[in-house]
Amino acid sequence: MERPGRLLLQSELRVRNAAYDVSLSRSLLIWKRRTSSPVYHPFRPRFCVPLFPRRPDPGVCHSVPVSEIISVREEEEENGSRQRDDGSWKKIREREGKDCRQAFTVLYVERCRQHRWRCAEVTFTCSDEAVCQHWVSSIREQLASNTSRPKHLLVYINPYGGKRQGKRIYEQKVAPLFTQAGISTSVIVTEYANHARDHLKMEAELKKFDGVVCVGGDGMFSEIIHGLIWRTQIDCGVDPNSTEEALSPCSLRIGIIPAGSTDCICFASVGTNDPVTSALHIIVGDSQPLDVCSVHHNNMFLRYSVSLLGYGFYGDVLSDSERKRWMGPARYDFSGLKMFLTHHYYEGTVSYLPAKGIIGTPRDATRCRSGCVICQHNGQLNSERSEKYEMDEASDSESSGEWRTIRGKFLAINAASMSCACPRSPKGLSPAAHLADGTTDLILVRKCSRFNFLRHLLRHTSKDDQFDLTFIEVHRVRRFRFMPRHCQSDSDLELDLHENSKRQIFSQICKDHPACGCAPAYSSWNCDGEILTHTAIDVRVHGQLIKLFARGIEELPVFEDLSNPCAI
Ligand SMILES: Nc1ncnc2c1ncn2[C@@H]1O[C@H](COP(=O)(O)OP(=O)(O)OP(=O)(O)O)[C@@H](O)[C@H]1O
Repeated sequence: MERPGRLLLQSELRVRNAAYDVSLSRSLLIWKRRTSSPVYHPFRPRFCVPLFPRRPDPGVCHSVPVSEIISVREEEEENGSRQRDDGSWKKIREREGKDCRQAFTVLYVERCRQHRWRCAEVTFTCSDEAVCQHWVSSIREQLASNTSRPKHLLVYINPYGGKRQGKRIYEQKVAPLFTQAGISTSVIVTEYANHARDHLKMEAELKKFDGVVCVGGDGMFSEIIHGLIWRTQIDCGVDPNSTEEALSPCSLRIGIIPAGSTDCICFASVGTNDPVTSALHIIVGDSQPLDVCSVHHNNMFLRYSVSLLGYGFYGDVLSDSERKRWMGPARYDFSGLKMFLTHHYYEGTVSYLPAKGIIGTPRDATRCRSGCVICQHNGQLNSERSEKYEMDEASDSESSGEWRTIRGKFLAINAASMSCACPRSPKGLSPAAHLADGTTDLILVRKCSRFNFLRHLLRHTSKDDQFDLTFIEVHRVRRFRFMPRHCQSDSDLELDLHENSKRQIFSQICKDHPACGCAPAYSSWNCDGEILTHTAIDVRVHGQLIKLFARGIEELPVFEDLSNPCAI
């Protein structure tokens, strides 16, 4: 709970003709109705006993953290009718013979349902011009002293993302808020795929900006991070292709204005896909670090991933749905059902480097939320629990040094660097995964019956633990490699021959002929919604490589008013 701290200003002002004691400290703006200004409640029964006596009447006392004030605007109030000055400073002159009063409006963040934020406003009036101006300048001073707020932003809009509403969403919902908050912008409407990535890599004058804004879906966000990470490495003299070098973290934060058909990264970091909420998180200067996985094949860089890397089921669903783009968003349901019925499994070897000395496991009941302690420490907290988890690690894995190896037949191999929650799957693929703990959750779904796979899939939407099934393994890892069976060396293949020699030979020959009943030899990787061109990959997690204008999903308070200092 925020404490008011030392008072900077205190005055008696009026809000809608009622007198309020208004105070400003470095952390809070509080307005509290004077007891001598009662509000008439015609329908409140006299014998009504409040259930929660400490809960204040929301009409009596309000408080707003200074960090959540969007802007302050000077108004002119003339006999009750107000005129706006469109956010710009305008000297208010006394008018002869008229009852002129001074007024100013504070715009601030108001929380609505389901993690949505709205821009609310309150207008204070007073008869003294000097007092009014003192209030306006004091609030502006406090806002200006907040160095985490962006002043200049570079905005990329994908006009073709989602329902092709990116430009309209930005112009109607976001740009007016940026103007009110005094943020200047350089806007680029992309003209072709990878326009934003290449502009960031080569042309953008990044020193002029405090952040980059992406208006689009997950594909557009992926373009932005590829451009920004690449550029940062080049500027810092790091080889972005290296599999071993530590990458330099990007200093510019990225804001996501959701305008795509899939906006999972926005949902996972803010809790909702709402352009206004995202714009307000940018304005107040929120910062949420995010882990990034680099994906290499034979020491060659392929892509970065921040959410899901999926081989088998999720790779097949994406490949199939790409061929059915004409179906619109329904293609994901269609391909999902088709791939579930097809029930392909794939053989290969997974090796991984378990995350050691961390607190938290993929099967925790706690969730990564705003101010997550685990992420604040980059996952580096030792505890008895994490040691116990390390001892419980999979029994049938071979370990060589730090690396562990698992060979088998898998319906799906998923690496979730965040929960991957979305409106369709509110728990996500790995509900306890963290945004910024330097790890990814490696989920192995071994070959099982269709019925069992369905049980696993259904658990993504139910309360049950989706990993509490015998054919599922989950490991929190810092790095992993996958080698499909058809790419394994001769000696590796010989080792496996005694298991299923005949069937394997047929699967090589018949991979395009499902009628023969054998599974295809390989699937493809779904990397944050893009198909990777290679199946044998080496994945490394880079802890907190980028930062978003977000704060993680906020925990909803049980009684919101208790967070109000006026209640105590
Ligand atoms: N001007 C443009 N013309 C064509 N493609 C573009 C343009 N700008 C960006 N793109 C590409 O469009 C792809 C999809 O964009 P975005 O993620 O914003 O929308 P989406 O509807 O969520 O996409 P998807 O359906 O693929 O998830 C991105 O991969 C991006 O590279």
